[in-house]
Amino acid sequence: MAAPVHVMITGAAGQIGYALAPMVCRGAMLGPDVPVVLHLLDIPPAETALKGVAMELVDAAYPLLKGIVATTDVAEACKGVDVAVMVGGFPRGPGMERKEVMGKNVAIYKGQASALEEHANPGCKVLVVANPANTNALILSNYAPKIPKENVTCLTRLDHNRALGQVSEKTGVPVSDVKNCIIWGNHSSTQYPDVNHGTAGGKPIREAIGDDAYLDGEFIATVQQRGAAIIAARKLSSALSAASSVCDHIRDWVNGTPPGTWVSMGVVSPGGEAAYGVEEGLMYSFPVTCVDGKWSIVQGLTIDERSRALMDATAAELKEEKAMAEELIAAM
Ligand SMILES: NC(=O)C1=CN([C@@H]2O[C@H](COP(=O)(O)OP(=O)(O)OC[C@H]3O[C@@H](n4cnc5c(N)ncnc54)[C@H](O)[C@@H]3O)[C@@H](O)[C@H]2O)C=CC1
Ligand SMILES: O=C([O-])CC(=O)C(=O)O
Repeated sequence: MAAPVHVMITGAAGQIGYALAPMVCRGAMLGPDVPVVLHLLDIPPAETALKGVAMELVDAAYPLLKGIVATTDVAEACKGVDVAVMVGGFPRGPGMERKEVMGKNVAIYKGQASALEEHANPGCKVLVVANPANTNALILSNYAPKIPKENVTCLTRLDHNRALGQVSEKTGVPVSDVKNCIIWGNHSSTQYPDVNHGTAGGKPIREAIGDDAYLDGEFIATVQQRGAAIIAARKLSSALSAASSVCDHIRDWVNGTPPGTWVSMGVVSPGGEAAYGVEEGLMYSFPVTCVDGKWSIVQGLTIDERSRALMDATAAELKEEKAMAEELIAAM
């Protein structure tokens, strides 16, 4: 058996942490034969709950789990980490926009950036989940300049999977045969879920559904508002689906996307034509394929005028969030 991969989960005593840790130990993130050591970080008020999670992981006797570091010390948690899943932070409640938790969470990500830079393994892959996910990832990347920009990403795979799920429900095609939807932009209500290049059961999605008014209206709103709908229904934000999408994101990034398939990832925009005109340096969700642990933006997609306007609107919100985060940090 290969050497274990060290996977850090921050906010490990929280809802997503509790759903995610067992998935990682079952091989859903890195593969059924890859041993793991879990690094679980939370804050001192959650220390007892964190210990409880670690106890349960021991009790589950996972064959792939080769060790657990459960700690409230960020430097200790980051030591020797290969994959860092940054879930720690404050979730939004009913009626809030994700950027409303920005003040608290941006400060956390600035602080944890240096710990990661100093203690994680070179080549560590970072996935930011906590909201506002894109902006937290951007701040982390800016304050950890030694970590290559392309190694810091944020989660929009949940939105991507939600889009696939909605198309599957509407068409009756199993979700495994729905492909290549795209989430452009921010993990927020301005994201643009785009079906123009996707297929369901081998047919273009627009043809399979045959209802452009639905696809241009209700479909987009449903995917954009799905997080809020789950909060309204559960009184808690998505956890099972978030954890599962985290595993999908890391698995495809590390092991490669299946042939003919792309996925959505929040990545730093390289700017220019290769980034569909999205300003360089924004943490923006694009369609990507992954090979040998590296992502590349899918090239050559035709963007119609409607899509362009929606892509620009979500980029504008990201610019606004970036400015807001910088202001908050300057005032710290
Ligand atoms: N990008 C995405 O698709 C999604 C993002 N989220 C976001 O993920 C985050 C976590 O959600 P839940 O697990 O439901 O929240 P939760 O409140 O159940 O858990 C968060 C955990 O983070 C811990 N924490 C707070 N500050 C910390 C710090 N400085 N270092 C380490 N841990 C810290 C808390 O003690 C808590 O245990 C939220 O920001 C939520 O909005 C949730 C669902 C989907
Ligand atoms: O909506 C929220 O606050 C949690 C989240 O990011 C999601 O479920 O997409």
